[in-house]
Amino acid sequence: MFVITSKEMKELEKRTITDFDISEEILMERAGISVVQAIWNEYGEFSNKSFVIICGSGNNGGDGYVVARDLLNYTEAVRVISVGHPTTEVAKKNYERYLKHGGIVYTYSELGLEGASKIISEADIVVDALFGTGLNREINDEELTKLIEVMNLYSKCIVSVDIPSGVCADDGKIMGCAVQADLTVTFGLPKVGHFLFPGRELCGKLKIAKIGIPSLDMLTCDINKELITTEKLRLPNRPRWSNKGTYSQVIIIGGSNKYIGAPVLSALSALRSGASMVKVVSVSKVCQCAMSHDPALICVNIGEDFNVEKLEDFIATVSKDVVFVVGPGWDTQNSEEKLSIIKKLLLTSNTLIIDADGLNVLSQNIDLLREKNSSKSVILTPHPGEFSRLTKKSLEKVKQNYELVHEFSKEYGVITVLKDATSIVSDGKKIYFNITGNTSLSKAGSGDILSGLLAGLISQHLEPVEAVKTGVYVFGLAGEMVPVEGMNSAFSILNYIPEAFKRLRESK
Ligand SMILES: NC(=O)C1=CN([C@@H]2O[C@H](COP(=O)(O)OP(=O)(O)OC[C@H]3O[C@@H](n4cnc5c(N)ncnc54)[C@H](O)[C@@H]3O)[C@@H](O)[C@H]2O)[C@@H](O)CC1
Ligand SMILES: [K+]
Repeated sequence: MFVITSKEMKELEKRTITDFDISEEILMERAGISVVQAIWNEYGEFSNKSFVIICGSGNNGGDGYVVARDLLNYTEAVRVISVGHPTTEVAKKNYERYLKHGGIVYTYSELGLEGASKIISEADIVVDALFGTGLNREINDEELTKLIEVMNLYSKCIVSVDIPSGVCADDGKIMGCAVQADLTVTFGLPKVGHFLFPGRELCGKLKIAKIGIPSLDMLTCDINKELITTEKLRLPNRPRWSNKGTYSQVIIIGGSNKYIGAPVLSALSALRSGASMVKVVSVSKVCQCAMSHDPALICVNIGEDFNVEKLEDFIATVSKDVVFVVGPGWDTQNSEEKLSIIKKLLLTSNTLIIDADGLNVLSQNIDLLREKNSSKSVILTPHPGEFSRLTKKSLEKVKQNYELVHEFSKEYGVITVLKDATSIVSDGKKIYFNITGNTSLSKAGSGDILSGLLAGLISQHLEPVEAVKTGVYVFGLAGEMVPVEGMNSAFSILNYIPEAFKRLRESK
């Protein structure tokens, strides 16, 4: 599903009006009616319910007046609190139509905070039509801030029109203060702010209503952002006649005497996502740990301690179709030598996933990425801390920064997975958001599982970007399957990976 910014929404609206002769009024009418329908579907019939609609002065408020007028068809218990007189033609028209239908409007300036609080606390459902995608600056007006506080404190239930007021549609950030909705009904396509935190949390349940905007193909609009949903995800093809040689090997280079388990988690995860042969190349202790967990793993022991020559010798023997993961549990000691290993791996034609300490080592010389063959696929899987080191930008600047993920991927010719509660993937062309998963994945070791999972999918010949999309989605699903959220070790997520793949297959 495509995801858009407020500017893109305006463009779609403009083209709908000019190229398809669908007026702004029709769009607003359909937007308002779709909110009423969504409320009905979610909370049941209206005869015994009371409503208050908080309308701002723009078109979000205009939608609110349509909602109010339509609700009058079902119940008399409808009130509007207007925060500023409507300023656009179409909002004015709907304000007047609502009055003509006998609608009651209180102005916030006359009511004051106390009066507004009373009306809000008495209503069963508060409809938030203060600001939508037109919010273009911080809310710093004291009276407005207080009103939003009162809505959050005293409402029994809040339904936001388009987006919770105060949330920036382009990045999910709070512009001063914001409404916490129970339900948000947005129009046409979801906005980025619906999927990035805190906006994602403030939306409550999200519904996307069609309001008559033609498809992107018809509008000839190129949108480069998508939400990862099941329909388009690819799964590996495993023909009945296949044998272990049909698929590529996965080789995990990582682990150290300090971090023994991480590469083992990666390796076990690769097996569970379908890899046929998984090798762990590491120090003795890591090999022992790997063997004790699964004798089907193949271990290449490079000795008691990190040994760059042995590792180089091994890499020189590897065939072309192997998938490498480098970094889980590697530690950053001997970083110069480790950087030389990454360089060697970059110069091979093999697909390469760089994770964890592989990323920390790489951040010392990110320009190494430019030396790789342009047709070679390299996948980086940083969490925000690692991405901050890679980009030399502060944590605050890189977190959820989908544009940066896009630019970085384009500049270095890599696929980047910025892991977070909403993960962001880019291949330098498109940007994908993944919203599966929960706090069961916020655990040491879970990143290692993801890198192994991605390698397992690539070993079954999925295109790297497809493998990454499927991988992050399935990984999230596996996290959601933990019986009690958060009360698990990353190790236990391994058990849910096959079941998560099954669920994905069945949902398609
Ligand atoms: N784009 C579309 O295709 C459609 C848009 N519709 C509605 O139109 C909305 C967008 O309408 P608008 O562009 O008029 O914008 P909004 O109604 O979201 O807000 C704009 C108004 O708020 C003021 N404002 C912005 N930031 C403020 C701040 N921090 N403090 C105080 N005032 C502030 C602006 O000066 C302006 O008066 C959408 O969210 C949606 O609800 C719908 O009618 C359906 C179609
Ligand atoms: K709103």
